[in-house]
Formats: sequence, structure tokens, C-alpha cells
Amino acid sequence: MLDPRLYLVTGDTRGRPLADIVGAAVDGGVTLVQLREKDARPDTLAARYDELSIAIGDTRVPILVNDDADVARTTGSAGVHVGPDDIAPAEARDLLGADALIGWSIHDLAQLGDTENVRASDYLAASPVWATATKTDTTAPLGLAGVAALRRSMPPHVPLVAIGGIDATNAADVIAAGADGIAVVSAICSAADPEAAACELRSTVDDALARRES
Ligand SMILES: Cc1ncc(COP(=O)(O)OP(=O)(O)O)c(N)n1
Ligand SMILES: Cc1ncsc1CCOP(=O)(O)O
Ligand SMILES: [Mg+2]
Repeated sequence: MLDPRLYLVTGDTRGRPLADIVGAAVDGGVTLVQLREKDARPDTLAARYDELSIAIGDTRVPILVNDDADVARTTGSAGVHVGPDDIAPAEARDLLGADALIGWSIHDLAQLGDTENVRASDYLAASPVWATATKTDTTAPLGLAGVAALRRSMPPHVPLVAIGGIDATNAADVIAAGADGIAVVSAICSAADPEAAACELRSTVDDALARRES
């Protein structure tokens, strides 16, 4: 069962071992992990996947691989996240099968018209909500109004995660706008205490979801 509330996408750890950061973040309440190393070769990515898999232990938190569906398949990972420069979700579904988790980056409302790929996706990612130094080659930021517009236009049963410039100060706004979870890189990977950072983000998201549902 996909729990999109707090999604850690891996990134710069300020010199600390990635597996330590991911393990701490999962202890702090991360519900989903994506291994994202844009410059890694497939064998390096697969080795990193194995390290993360050990780090999360028996928590059952799913680990997805960014971009590379072949590595996702050969490592036995939970699935893949794809965007405009990657294979399409429907193609990833053919490759990985019905049980895989497949996420798709959404940049504008028009993309929702691609019903084959929306249907092939387990979640959609509003990308980016705000400009971020972590990824500079993005399309125009959607803002909170863009998140709300996507949520209104999407199939109601499909989870929407929001990514880009999200931290503890604005996470509740993103949930209030209609996201079902937040995806973060720097708010956890760059934090002095990644477990505490994850814990704060998770309770902020949980509180905002409870307010939205009350
Ligand atoms: C959860 C999540 N959302 C969006 C992205 C961005 O994917 P993409 O547009 O393919 O860009 P890269 O990550 O490949 O640079 C993501 N990775 N995760
Ligand atoms: C991978 C990705 N896709 C869209 S924005 C982004 C980076 C988000 O990083 P941060 O959480 O540090 O803003
Ligand atoms: Mg990509």
C-alpha cells in the first residue's frame, strides 16, 4: 500500500554516508524513499540500492529508483519515478509489472490529458512547486495554485505528491492546497539532524492532513 505522506528523494548529504541519512530519515517517519543519483552508472546505482535496502531494515518502506527502470527491475526495487526525459509510465508498467510502484512528474494541467500514462501511474508529482537550488533544470514553478488546480483535475483516487522547495515552514500549505504528501531532498539530506528533520516534517504533514479532513 502506497503511503505518500513523506517522500525522501536522495541528494547531497554534505559528505555523510547516504545509507546513514536514509536510515535516520526512516526512523524519523519517512514513508517512501527514492534513490536519485543523476550521474551514477547502472552498476553504481544498483550497489547504492543494496546499501539503502539494508539501511531501512525490515521497515517495509518502499525504495523507488529514479529514471532507470532497468535498475529498478534488476535490483527488485519497489518501482521507478519517471519524468519527461525518461521512459513513459505505461512503458515502465510493461517492464516492471502490475505490482511495481510507478510515479510520474506532472508539470502542467495539459499532461493530465495523457490518460494512458496517468492510468499507468500509482502517484503523480506536482513538479516543481517552487524553484529550488537542488534541481535547476525544471519547468516553471506551479505554486500553491498550481497544486490546487492539479488536485481538482486529477482522478480523486490517485495520490498527488508535491516537490520542489518544500520544508517545515511551507509543508502544511502544500497539503492544504491538496497534495497528499511532500517529497523533499534538501530538507532532510542537508539537515544537521536528518531524523529530527524527518520527524518534524512528518508531524507537520500528519497535522495538516488531519485539519484538511476535519
Ligand atoms: C517525487 C518526484 N517528483 C519529481 C521528480 C523529478 O523527476 P524528473 O522530472 O524526471 O527529473 P529528475 O529527477 O530525473 O531530474 C522526482 N525525481 N521525484
Ligand atoms: C528532484 C526534483 N524534482 C523537482 S524539484 C526536485 C528537487 C527538490 O529538492 P528540494 O526538496 O531540495 O527542493
Ligand atoms: Mg527523471
